[in-house]
Amino acid sequence: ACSSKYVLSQMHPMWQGPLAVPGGDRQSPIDIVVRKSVLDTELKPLLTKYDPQTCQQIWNNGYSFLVEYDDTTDKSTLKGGPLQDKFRLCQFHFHWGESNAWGSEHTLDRRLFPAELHLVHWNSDKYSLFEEAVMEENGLAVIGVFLKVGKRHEGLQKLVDALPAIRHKDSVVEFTRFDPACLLPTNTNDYWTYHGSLTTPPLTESVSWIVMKQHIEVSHDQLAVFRSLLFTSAEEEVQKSMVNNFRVQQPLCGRTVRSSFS
Ligand SMILES: NS(=O)(=O)c1ccc(C(=O)NCc2ccc(F)cc2F)cc1
Repeated sequence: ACSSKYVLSQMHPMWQGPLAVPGGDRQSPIDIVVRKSVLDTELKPLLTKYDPQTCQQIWNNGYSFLVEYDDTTDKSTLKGGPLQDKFRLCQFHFHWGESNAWGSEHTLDRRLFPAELHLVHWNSDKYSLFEEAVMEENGLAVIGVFLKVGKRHEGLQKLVDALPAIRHKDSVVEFTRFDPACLLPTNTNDYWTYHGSLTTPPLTESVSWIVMKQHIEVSHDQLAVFRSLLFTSAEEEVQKSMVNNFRVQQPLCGRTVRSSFS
């Protein structure tokens, strides 16, 4: 699929049919084959500086639910890691399955996790808007964090409690003073990084992926509330549960996945 000019993304309930993506030799998500990742001693620790005051709203976009941040200033940023520039946090969202057996987009040696968190940042040293950065090779940086089912995540509960208010597609509610750092694992020094793409349309190949080695734990009940969301809007007759909102894995096409640890 790497050689062909177009990569057909899979027929997915979310997108109702194949979608040709120009180029397509650095698509995401991928399986990370741990023993094939290459230690890069130049990789630095991640430096996140998130201001909870920049948190604005939470909404259901019909694919996932997003918590959006004010990205008109450099108040919430990501630096370091594999990155040369400063990146502004614009939103975070999740991908999950209909059961705890699957749901993550990336996998570690084919191991599936029940869900995956994506913290989305854009390069504010080089661009002035997300919409601009999303089209550029070095435009975005997304931190991926695996979720496992276990003890209740206290920090996540405020978000879980807001979900019933955004059950339907296109519903939005005010959501403030949420610190996304509470969703990061305690160890943010150990990660894998590779060049990839957005995992939903427009699938642009503009993402420096940073996938954390350490997962976070959430409770079974917290994850069940994710599954109570709907793909469909309030007007539609048939209500469809928002589950399995992940993309199938894409060919590595000779890319190297680097690790910050050995
Ligand atoms: N799952 S992921 O982390 O890879 C991902 C992150 C962000 C987006 C996104 O912002 N899409 C909407 C969107 C909005 C405007 C625009 F110009 C481009 C664009 F993709 C899609 C997927």
